[in-house]
Amino acid sequence: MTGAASTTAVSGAQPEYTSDEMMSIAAARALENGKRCFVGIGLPSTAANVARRTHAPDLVLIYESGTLGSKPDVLPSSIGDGVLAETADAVIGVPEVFNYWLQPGRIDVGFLGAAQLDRFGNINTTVIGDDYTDPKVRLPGAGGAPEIAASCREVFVVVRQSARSFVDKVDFVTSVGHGSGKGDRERLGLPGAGPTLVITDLGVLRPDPETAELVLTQLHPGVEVEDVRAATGWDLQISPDLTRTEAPTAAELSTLRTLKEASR
Ligand SMILES: CC(=O)SCCNC(=O)CCNC(=O)[C@H](O)C(C)(C)COP(=O)(O)OP(=O)(O)OC[C@H]1O[C@@H](n2cnc3c(N)ncnc32)[C@H](O)[C@@H]1OP(=O)(O)O
Ligand SMILES: O=C(O)/C=C/CC(=O)O
Repeated sequence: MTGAASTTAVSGAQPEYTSDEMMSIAAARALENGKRCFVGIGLPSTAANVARRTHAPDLVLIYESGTLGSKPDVLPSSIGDGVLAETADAVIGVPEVFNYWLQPGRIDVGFLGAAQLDRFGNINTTVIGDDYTDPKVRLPGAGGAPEIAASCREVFVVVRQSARSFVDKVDFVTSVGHGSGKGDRERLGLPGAGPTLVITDLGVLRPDPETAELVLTQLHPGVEVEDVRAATGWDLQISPDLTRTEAPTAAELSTLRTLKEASR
């Protein structure tokens, strides 16, 4: 799949799907039933809602606006979307989300998006460019993501992979991943394990246990190692145990497409 793009159609014996759909479904599969997931808006929210409607009906979706156990039938347009409160088991105050649930380690997985990501899983969602006051692109900002990245027991990141997004050095560290390498989180006093999984439209990366540097561990169907290297701004390490992602099933695709259609 040379030059893979988010709209690339992938075909074979299974139904046709795009690389964006593969990414959302691979991200959904990573979420275990029964876990508590702090859901970021955008790609993470899509994946979390697919997970809840497929293999993980008891996945507890927590959004920053204070909704615990939301079961939206459409993809929420923001953390303030009424559907999150209307379908929640409980609605609590934002300080309670952060001070009671997040910071003491009561949330299993924080699920975040990114505009830029580096080899240690540090995330930029603030600015592109060297000058904060005069950036090339001003991004949505931090929101609660730095706290989520600090304190969830682990963090999953879902992001489209390209030389623009997978950079050697992020222009701004919005949310700390593994800092400058193994041991940095402990040094900084960050309680959670940090990014343990990065899911992209090309494959899946995990931190090396010795160095915390992201290593390619899984390739999506039709993607080759060289495609992933070309979409990475550092010398990407490849796992010796590289595996292939299973293509989306018809049921997974139908769930994803139905949700997206309902959210238009
Ligand atoms: C709990 C919480 O959710 S806290 C909220 C904190 N905020 C986040 O977590 C946001 C995370 N998501 C991001 O950062 C995403 O990259 C977003 C929102 C900036 C953009 O994502 P998408 O809407 O999927 O759009 P897309 O990736 O196509 O980018 C849209 C535009 O953003 C800009 N942009 C995004 N990433 C980059 C980048 N790495 N470099 C330069 N420009 C960029 C570009 O202008 C781009 O338009 P273009 O492709 O025509 O150049
Ligand atoms: O402010 C935040 O932390 C998150 C904002 C995302 C949203 O508005 O949906």
